[in-house]
Amino acid sequence: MADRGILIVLSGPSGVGKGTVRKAIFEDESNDFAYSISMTTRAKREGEVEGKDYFFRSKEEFEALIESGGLLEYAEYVGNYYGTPLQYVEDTLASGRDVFLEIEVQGALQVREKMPEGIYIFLSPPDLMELKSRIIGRGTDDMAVIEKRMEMAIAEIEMMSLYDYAVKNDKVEKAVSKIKGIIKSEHLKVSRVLEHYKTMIEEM
Ligand SMILES: Nc1ncnc2c1ncn2[C@@H]1O[C@H](COP(=O)(O)OP(=O)(O)OP(=O)(O)O)[C@@H](O)[C@H]1O
Ligand SMILES: Nc1nc2c(ncn2[C@@H]2O[C@H](COP(=O)(O)O)[C@@H](O)[C@H]2O)c(=O)[nH]1
Repeated sequence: MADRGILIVLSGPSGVGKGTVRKAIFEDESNDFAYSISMTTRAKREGEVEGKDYFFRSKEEFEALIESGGLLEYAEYVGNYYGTPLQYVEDTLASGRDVFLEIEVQGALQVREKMPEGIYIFLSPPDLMELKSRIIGRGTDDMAVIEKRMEMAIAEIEMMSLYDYAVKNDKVEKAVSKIKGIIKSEHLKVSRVLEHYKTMIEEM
């Protein structure tokens, strides 16, 4: 049997750059981890592709999946549902491949309860003014929503202690290289390497 893969969860406040950093990580094809495509009820944006960016579903379909236990976690975020399909994560980890989730904070904390052996990385802003200017610069929110996101960001930063690692996203390339380093060193942790031998011994 293959060793189980490691679950990697990248999370942090809105606008900190989670999506930007995740895309940069996956541009490097030498990474062998799998990206878990989320499900959402939000409308598809221009250029987004079903099954690549998200699985776009109706509210009814999403709620049916919640009921049937088909999601590892889910959250309501700015009026829409977002969630992680459970089966893909389970199957991929069981096949020995690492799985990468990029999700907001409520969802990350749900996953931590269910899979504490994962790696939980909090992407943090250089400072709060820079976070605000990134959200403003993105041009997707009005001022009331921006203020709400900043309030949430402060509450989320206070939850950072529930994560294993904090990576400051000052420069994208620096954040990407720190995250890759974390994943590499997690693979070398004695507790994880021991699991490998325990499995082997059990199979003897
Ligand atoms: N290191 C960085 N330096 C400067 N700008 C950045 C950096 N990282 C991301 N940005 C910019 O900040 C804005 C927000 O980034 P992004 O959409 O990736 O954040 P997010 O955390 O995924 O947000 P949300 O959770 O709301 O989807 C974008 O305009 C992006 O180009
Ligand atoms: N809890 C979850 N959050 C998720 C998931 N997939 C994405 N997200 C987060 O939602 C927001 C908004 O995303 P956007 O694509 O509409 O900009 C962002 O913070 C994502 O990280 C998920 O499966 N579960």
